[in-house]
This record gives sequence, structure tokens and C-alpha cells, in this order.
Amino acid sequence: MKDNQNGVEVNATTSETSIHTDFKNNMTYGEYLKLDKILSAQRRLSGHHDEVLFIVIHQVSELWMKLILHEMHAAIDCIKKDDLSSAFKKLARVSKTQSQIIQAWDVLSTMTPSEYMEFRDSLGQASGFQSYQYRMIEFALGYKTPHVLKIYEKDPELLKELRQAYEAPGLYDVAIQALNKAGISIDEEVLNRDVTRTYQENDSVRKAWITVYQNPQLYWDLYELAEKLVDIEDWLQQWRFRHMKTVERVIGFKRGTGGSSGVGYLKKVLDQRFFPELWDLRTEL
Ligand code: HEM
Ligand SMILES: N[C@@H](CC(=O)c1ccccc1NC=O)C(=O)O
Repeated sequence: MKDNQNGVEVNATTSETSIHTDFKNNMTYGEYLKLDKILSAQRRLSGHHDEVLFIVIHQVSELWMKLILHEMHAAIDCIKKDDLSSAFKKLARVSKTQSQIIQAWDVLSTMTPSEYMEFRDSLGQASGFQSYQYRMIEFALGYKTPHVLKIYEKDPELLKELRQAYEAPGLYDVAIQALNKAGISIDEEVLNRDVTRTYQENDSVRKAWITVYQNPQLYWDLYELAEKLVDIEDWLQQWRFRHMKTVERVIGFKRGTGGSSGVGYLKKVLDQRFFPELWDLRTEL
């Protein structure tokens, strides 16, 4: 018999497992996962049956976003250190997680417009617009919108974290640095760009990616990196599209609680791209 990390006795010959009651620190499953906090955080303001669905979908999405950020930041560090294979694992996990979040729209769509309208007023002016993790993801992807920082002015801790993400180079910035390090020349103005601004298309970057795509055998790592980035943008746009369509399905063209035009605004953000050259090069190949 051997103890595995979880304090569970593993019988190597029969694969039988038996659970120890005397865990080293006596910690339980619920304690470890802080289930008391997580499972007591679904308080309905309206008492409406479907508000539980609404809360749970948002909480699950925010938890997945937490994992996405954890993996994306780690991937950025790996790329900076030229450890691309470790970055691939993390970026693959980001895409898989994105596909999970997208599944949530199918569950949310079981709520009809009239059911939502029965409790919408109790949400006041709260809106997904205020999701700081969503903004951190956009920042990590190089989409920098300074006006969103204003929303958090009253929360210095959060503001500090957001500002750090806002001022840091994004995933695409480090990928472009990797192109340059591999000997594919990138304009100085891009390498030294102000990373607090949203990335703008550049001809040297477009040419560099075309070189990679035309010679995958020479630049296999960069080719794989590029495809991972395309996966992430693709999934993010799919999330945005499903959000926009679900909103149309549930509230039609009503204004949003966050003060925007609603579906019109969500359609407009669909035009915004993260890694433009990686999409444009496909027409040129
Ligand atoms: C019935 C469900 C939902 C409705 C009616 C809805 C509606 C809206 C509307 C109208 C906006 C635009 C801002 C505003 O004026 O409020 C918005 C933004 C947003 N919503 Fe939702 N939403 C829903 C579900 C969700 C869910 C499940 C999430 C997941 C976390 C989410 C996350 C966001 C985010 C991140 C934004 C900001 C998007 C951006 O600025 O690009 N929403 N939502
Ligand atoms: N913006 C939504 C309200 C909404 O969806 C919402 C409200 C509070 C917390 C999260 C929300 N989700 C996403 O926007 C609406 O206009 O109905």
C-alpha cells in the first residue's frame, strides 16, 4: 500500500482505493474548495426562480475567466523566456476553457424574455460591462480601452491590478518580439510601441507572419504559436457573437442596464480585432 498525495491509500496490485480518515491536516473537501463561500453566494434579489440560473451562469463564467487569465499570464511569461512549448500547453488550455464558457449560452437561452423581464429591474445599473476580469482578458490580448479603468476608481486595489494589466505588454506583443528574436525583422516602432495603446496593424508584422506561414518547416514554433493565437481570437469572437445573439433573443433592442444601446453596441465590438495580420495573411497565401 502506498499513500498518494491526497492521503488516499492506493493498492498497487489490485488498484483498490480506501480513504484515510486521518488526513494530515484534517482538512475536508468542502474546506479545501471553500464551498461555504462559493455555495452561499447565490442570493436572489428578486426571489424569482430563474435568477438562480442568471447568477450561476455569471459566476461560472467569471471562474473560467480566472483560469483563462492565470494561463494567459503564464503563457506570456513563457514566450518572453523563449519557452514556446510550455506556452502552447497553456494557450491550448485557454481555448478549451473558452469553449466551455460558450456552452453557457445554451443554458442561459432556456430563459425566456418574459422570465428575464420579471427580475431585470432588480439588477439596477449593474452590467457585464463592469466585469473587470473580462477587461483584464482584453488587456492581455492587447485591446486597451482606458475609459474602462474609470469604472473602478472607487476600488483602489482592483484599479491597481487593472492598471498593471493595462500597462503590461499583451500576448501579441510578446509574440511579435519572438518573431524578431527568430531573425525575422520587425520595425523598431512596433518593438518599442506604447503598449498602453491598442495594437495597430503593421506591414513588417504582416510580412513576418507570411514568412512563417510560407516556411513552416523553418519556423515551426512560431507557426504553432500563430495558430494558437488565431484559436483564441476565434473563440473570443464566438463568445461575443453568442452574447450578442442571446441578448437580442432575451431583451431585443432595449437599452442595456450599463447605459449602452444594447445589441447595437455588442454588434459594434464584434468589429474589433486582436491579431489583425494573422487573419489578413490568409487572403495573401
Ligand atoms: C440575459 C443575459 C444577458 C443580457 C441581457 C446581457 C446584456 C448585456 C448588454 C446590453 C451589454 C452592454 C452593456 C450594457 O449597456 O449593459 C452587456 C455587456 C456585457 N456583458 Fe452581458 N448580458 C447577459 C449575460 C451575460 C453573461 C452571462 C456574461 C458573462 C460574464 C456577460 C458579460 C458581459 C460583458 C463582459 C459585457 C461587456 C462587453 C463589452 O463591453 O464588450 N453578459 N451585456
Ligand atoms: N446588461 C444586462 C444586465 C445584465 O446582463 C447583467 C446585470 C448584472 C450582472 C451581470 C449582467 N450580465 C451581463 O451583462 C441588461 O441590460 O439586461
